[in-house]
Amino acid sequence: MATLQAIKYSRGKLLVLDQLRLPHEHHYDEVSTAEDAFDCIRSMRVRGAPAIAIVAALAHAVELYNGDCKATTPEETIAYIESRLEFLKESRPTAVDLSNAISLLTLAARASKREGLAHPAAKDAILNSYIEAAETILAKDLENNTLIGSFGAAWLQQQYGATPSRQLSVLTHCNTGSLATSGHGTALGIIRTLHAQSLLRHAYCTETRPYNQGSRLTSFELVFENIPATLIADSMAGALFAQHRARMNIGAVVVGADRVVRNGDTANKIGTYALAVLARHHGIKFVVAAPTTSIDLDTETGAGIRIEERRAEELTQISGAVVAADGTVDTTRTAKVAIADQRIAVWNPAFDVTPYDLIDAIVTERGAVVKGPDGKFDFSLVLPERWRW
Ligand SMILES: CSC[C@@H](O)[C@@H](O)C(=O)COP(=O)(O)O
Repeated sequence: MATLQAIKYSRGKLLVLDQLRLPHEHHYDEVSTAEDAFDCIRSMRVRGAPAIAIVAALAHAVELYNGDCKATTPEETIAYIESRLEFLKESRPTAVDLSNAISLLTLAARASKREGLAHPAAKDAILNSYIEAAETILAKDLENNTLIGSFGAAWLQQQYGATPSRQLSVLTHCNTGSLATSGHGTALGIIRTLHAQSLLRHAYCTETRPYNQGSRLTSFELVFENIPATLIADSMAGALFAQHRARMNIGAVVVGADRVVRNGDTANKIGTYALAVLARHHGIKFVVAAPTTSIDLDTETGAGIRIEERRAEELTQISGAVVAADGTVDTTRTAKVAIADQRIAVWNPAFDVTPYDLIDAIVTERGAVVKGPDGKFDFSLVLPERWRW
C-alpha cells in the first residue's frame, strides 16, 4: 500500500521504507542494529538530512533495548554508546543533523550517569535515557516541520500579498517531504501548508539528477497529496522562469538544507546553487527551509563543509520499473540500464554550497531568519550565541 511514512517505530522495532524502490514498490526493511542503519543510510534506502539522523538514533535505541550492550559499569555503557554513534556518524558526512543528534544523545546518556547507583540499575538509567532522547528526536522533528511549514507559508504570503484569488507558484528541488523527515517535510512542508491555505497555485519539482529524488520521490508525494504540480528536468528551470514566471506567478524557489553554517552558506542537493543564481537573475525569492538541527554554528563558511562524492554509476546507469511495449508500467519488474559509455570519467558531488548572499530567508521551526541591514544572517534570533547540542 502506498504510504508517505518513511520511518515506522515502536520501542524495540524500527522499520524503514526502502526509498530506492519508490515509487513503484513499497517495502519496509527492519533496521535492528547500527550496522543495518549504516548500510541503509550509505546505500540511500533512507535519505534526507533529518531522516538520516532519526534512523541512526533509533537503530541504536533498538539495539540497546534488545540487550546488545554488555557493559557492566556506567563508564563502559557510555563508552559503548559513543563508539556506536561514532561509527554511524561516518555513514554520510555532509548533513549535520546526524552529528547534532549524536551530540544530543551523548549528552543525554552522560547526564543520566548517577553516582552511587549499583549495576544493573546504573546501566539501565543510561540506556533508558538514551532511548527516550532518541524517541524525542523523532517526535520533535514532526513538530518542527509543521512549524517550518507555517512560518515559511506566512513569510511568502507576506512577501507577495498572496491570497486565494492571487495564488503563488513555487519550485522545489530534491526531496524534502515526508520521506526525508518523520513527516510533513521542510521545504515540501511549506508547499503543503501553502496548498492547505489555498495560497498555492502550482508546485514545480525538478527531476534532481543524478539520483532523481525529485522525479522518484517528490513527484510521488505531490501526486499522493493531490497538490497541483509539474515535473521538470533540472536544465529546464531557466526556461520555466523566463517563460512562465509572470503567467504562473512564480514567487519562490524553496529548498531544504543539509548544513547551514554560521554565515548562512547552505549545503544542499547538487543543483541548488544553480537554482539560486537563476532565481536571483529572475527576481524570484530563494528560501531555505531548515530545522535548527540542520544548523552548524561551528563552521564559519561554506568552504568548511565536507561534500560527499558518490559512485560514477549513479550518473552512468539508471534503474526503474520496466515499461511494456503498450506503455504500461510493470511495477513487479525493475531493470538497471546503462545510459553513458561506462569508461567515461565522472565527477559526482552529492551536494553544492549556495552562498548566503543568494538566499533571502532561512526558515526554521522558530521563525524565518532574514539578513540584517549589514547583509548578514543572524541566527541568535533562533539560536542563542552559545547554543550547543
Ligand atoms: C529535508 S531534507 C533536506 C536535504 O537533506 C535534501 O534537500 C537533500 O539534499 C537530500 O539529499 P539526499 O542525498 O537525498 O540525502
